[in-house]
Amino acid sequence: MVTLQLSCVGVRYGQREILADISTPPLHAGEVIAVIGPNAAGKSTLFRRIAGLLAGAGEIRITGRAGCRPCYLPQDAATNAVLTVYESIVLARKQGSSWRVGERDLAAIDAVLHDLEIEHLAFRGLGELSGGQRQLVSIAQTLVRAPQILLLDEPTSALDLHRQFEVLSLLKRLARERRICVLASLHDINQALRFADRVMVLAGGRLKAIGVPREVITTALLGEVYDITARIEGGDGGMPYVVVEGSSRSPSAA
Ligand SMILES: Nc1ncnc2c1ncn2[C@@H]1O[C@H](COP(=O)(O)OP(=O)(O)OP(=O)(O)O)[C@@H](O)[C@H]1O
Repeated sequence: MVTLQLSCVGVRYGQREILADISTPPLHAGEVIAVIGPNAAGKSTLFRRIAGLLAGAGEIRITGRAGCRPCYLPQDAATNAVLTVYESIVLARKQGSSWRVGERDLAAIDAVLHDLEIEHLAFRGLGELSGGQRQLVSIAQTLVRAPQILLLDEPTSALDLHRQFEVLSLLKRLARERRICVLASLHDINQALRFADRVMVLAGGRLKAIGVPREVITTALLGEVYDITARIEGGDGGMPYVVVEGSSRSPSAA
């Protein structure tokens, strides 16, 4: 079983320290880990560091499967407007392997189109898709590669409410069934409460907390990290959710 563990991970851009001292317990296959934190906290930088696109201090230890490399979906995935959706998913599937497309590849492509409910887009050009449709195709391109460790940078930012729910439910199911370790950065704290097994909170390039969402996401943490006053409802046996009451600096301003 694959595990990912970070020890004292840091990143600098020139003289500027962006991330420092990020250490985690082992993050396991089958888990969904939400990475939350304010704008510019360092979430994308952390993903790029884990994906091997940035160098820096510390160690990123992946154990359990030889040659396992994280599969990374950037926040603004570029699209090649010349390709159709189907072609782009074939290319993603074959990335780094032989050019021959076999039965298993075709079955995997069909399954991902079905899972994400985008079969009807298969022969549309990438350039003629809406922002949300493009995001679904980007997720398809990532999932079709059968990753063991999946790094998704704001995978639901362009999706409508229905699709957000569907995609996060799908990711949770696939994490369990295919033993994938999924890290997803999210700005919606309620999504983190609902879907994540664990949550990592980044602020100012430091790890503020990591643990079970309903233990980590507290009124005090939301005040400290986001400068908001908020209460958490529905905890007793139900699904907890955050209600924002105002800014900590001006509590009356809703
Ligand atoms: N290529 C770069 N060169 C210099 N600084 C950078 C570079 N990329 C990011 N940064 C800086 O690193 C910091 C963290 O950025 P990052 O994109 O990791 O934050 P984030 O938590 O993902 O933010 P957001 O929620 O707004 O997407 C920011 O201050 C940003 O300006």
